Formats: sequence, structure tokens, C-alpha cells
Amino acid sequence: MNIQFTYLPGDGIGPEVGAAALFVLETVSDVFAHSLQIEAQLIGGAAIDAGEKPLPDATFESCQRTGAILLGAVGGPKWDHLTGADRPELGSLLPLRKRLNLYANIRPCKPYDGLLDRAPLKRDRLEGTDFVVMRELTGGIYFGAKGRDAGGAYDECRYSEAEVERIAIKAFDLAMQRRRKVTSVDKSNVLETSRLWRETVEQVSRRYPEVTLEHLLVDAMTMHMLTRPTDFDVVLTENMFGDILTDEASVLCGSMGVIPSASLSDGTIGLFEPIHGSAPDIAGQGKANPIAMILSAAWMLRLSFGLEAEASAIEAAVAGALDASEVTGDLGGALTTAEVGRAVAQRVRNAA
Ligand SMILES: NC(=O)C1=CN([C@@H]2O[C@H](COP(=O)(O)OP(=O)(O)OC[C@H]3O[C@@H](n4cnc5c(N)ncnc54)[C@H](O)[C@@H]3O)[C@@H](O)[C@H]2O)C=CC1
Ligand SMILES: CC(C)CC(=O)C(=O)O
Ligand SMILES: [Mg+2]
Repeated sequence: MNIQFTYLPGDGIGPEVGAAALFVLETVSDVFAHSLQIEAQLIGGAAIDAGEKPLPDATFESCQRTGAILLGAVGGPKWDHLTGADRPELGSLLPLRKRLNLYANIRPCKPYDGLLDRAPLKRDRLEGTDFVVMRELTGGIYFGAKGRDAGGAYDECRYSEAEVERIAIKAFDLAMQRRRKVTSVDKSNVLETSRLWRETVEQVSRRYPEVTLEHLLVDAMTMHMLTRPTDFDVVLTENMFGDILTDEASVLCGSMGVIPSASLSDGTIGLFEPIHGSAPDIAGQGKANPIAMILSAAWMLRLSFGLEAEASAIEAAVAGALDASEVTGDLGGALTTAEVGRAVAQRVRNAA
């Protein structure tokens, strides 16, 4: 098969973890006799530095055409003086998600066995943790009107019933394939958008009588996630809460550097990216953990190209590398970003 995708390394550690993931993809395509057609494009601060818009037209066109996108991260202190749509985050990543209608962001929290002792929680409390966060990705406060006025500053948060309904359906459909439980997280004691969220999720849940529905307020959820992580199956939540809760979930999994994500629409386009950002504090030092990016590449093979054996081969290689402590410093190892990429690739080759 010809695996054609758009590659957006972006900023900070993006190009570093991206190079490691590409190395693994090249090995997989060699082992499984595929060809790779990589369309590398500019995004974020890297695009700004090249004299382009944060989301250049050529980049968007490539994403639309290939329908499979592997992205590192955007943003960093170098561009923090910029405002509004001139910023990498507001001018590239958010419009990319919005314009491609990638409203369903799926982020897994299933600690690898080799990392169970790295989390602050004891192994016996963590063992069996396996939940997925279904985060709404194209609505809410990140996309509302924002600005400054005489009174200070404002960020508007809006959700339509249709926006809540479609992400709730995704969550319930996913729960039907898993352990049939949805935990919907909102702030309905205070926010009107959350009241709509809760009512709509209730309505959708009536179509799924086999699925147990639980509602939690987001402040309490930050505690429940740490005290009873094994209780959750599908966690359904809005854009900003999902952003925050999944960084917290990374603590259960050992590091920010191990959680991949898929952002999907109702069509065939998929955007695959680690949940972490550009990590300017470690950029350029070979310290970044590439596993989240490598797993995002595996998800791209599975979800955009239907290459299940190839995706599973990468995931098995990652599990093997973690068991053998072939890891970067965030996981207590001594390997560089590139060395982890090579170690995972070697395991893919050895298993073939
Ligand atoms: N999807 C994206 O493009 C995202 C972009 N950002 C942007 O990234 C920049 C930095 O944001 P931060 O708040 O520092 O979040 P961050 O996720 O980049 O980093 C948070 C902490 O986790 C560590 N970390 C992150 N990824 C790691 C990896 N792969 N291996 C080892 N350690 C890792 C970092 O060193 C840092 O200490 C900001 O400009 C922010 O807007 C933040 C989140 C997502
Ligand atoms: C630019 C941010 C909204 C990206 C982010 O933090 C995320 O999607 O996790
Ligand atoms: Mg985030």
C-alpha cells in the first residue's frame, strides 16, 4: 500500500519526536512492504518564521487532500508576544481542527505494564486502569469570541445542542464496544453550557439502555481520576475540561510523553498527535519522549489506512521497549529521543 500522509512537525520538540516516529514508520513500511509518501508541511511558529501564515494554504490543502495528518506540536515562548490568530495555537492548530470538523478527540489512558511503577500512585491502585477520554474538540471556550474591552478581557463559551449530541453519540458508541460505561464531566452547577451538556447527554443516553451513565463535576473529577482510576471506561467531556483532564491522566500513564490522540470527524479525515505540547524547556536536547508521537503514528496506520497488523506491531514494540527500560529521562531512562525511536524500530524488525 502507498501510505500517503501530511506530516506537520511544528515547533519545539515536535520535529524531534516527529523524526523518531518517521524512523519507526519507515521501518514498518519496509518490514510490511508498503511505500511511504510523506508530505512535510509547515505549521505554527515554524510557518511564521518562514514568512507564512501560522496555517499556510499549502498546508491546509495537503491535509484536506491526504486526509491523514501526523502532527507534532505548535507554539512556544518565541511566539508568545503574538496575539489572536497570529499566535501558533490560535492561528494554526485550532483552525485546522475546526476547518476539518475534527470534533471528536480520543485520548487513551491505559498505563503500560512497564510504567505502572512510575506513576505517583501505587501499582495496586493503578492496575486495571483503562479509560478513554472523548473530548469535544471544535466548540466551547477555545472557539468563542475573545478580546479586551474597557472592563478587562473576555472569552465566550458556547455549545449548541447539536454539537453536544454528536460527541455524546461518539462516546456512547465507543462505550458499546468497551465496558459500557460513560462518565460525563461538566460544571453544570455553575455553567449554562454545562447544563445544556448534561441535558443533552441524558437524552442521548436513552438510546443506549445498556450503557451506564454517570455525571461528575469537573473539579471533583480531578480527584476521582486519581483516587479511583479503574472505575472509568469512556470519559465524555467538553473541549477545555478534556484538555486539562488528559494532562492529568498522563500522570497515571507515567509521563506526558506517552499518550497519543486521534481527532476524527464523521468523514474519513484523521489528525493524529501526541497530547503534549512543544515542551520548550527540553526542546533541542534530545530529551523528549517520542512514544506518544510513535503511538499516534500507529493510530494513523490503524484508523486512516486500516493497517491493524502494522499498528499492533508498533504498539507491541513500544511495550517491549518500556519493559526493557529503553526510555528517555522522563521515564527514568538514559536514552535520547532518536535512540528510543531506533529501539522501537529494531523491535518491530526483530518481531517480523
Ligand atoms: N497540541 C499542541 O500543539 C500543544 C501545544 N502547546 C503549546 O506548547 C507550549 C508549551 O506548553 P507547556 O504548557 O509547557 O506544555 P507541554 O505539554 O509542552 O509541556 C509540559 C511539561 O511536560 C513535559 N513534556 C511534554 N512532552 C514531553 C515529552 N514528549 N517528553 C518528555 N517530557 C515532555 C515538558 O518538558 C514540560 O515540563 C505552549 O506554547 C503551548 O501553547 C501545549 C499543548 C498542546
Ligand atoms: C493549543 C491547545 C488548545 C492545544 C492543547 O493543549 C491540546 O489540544 O491538548
Ligand atoms: Mg493540552
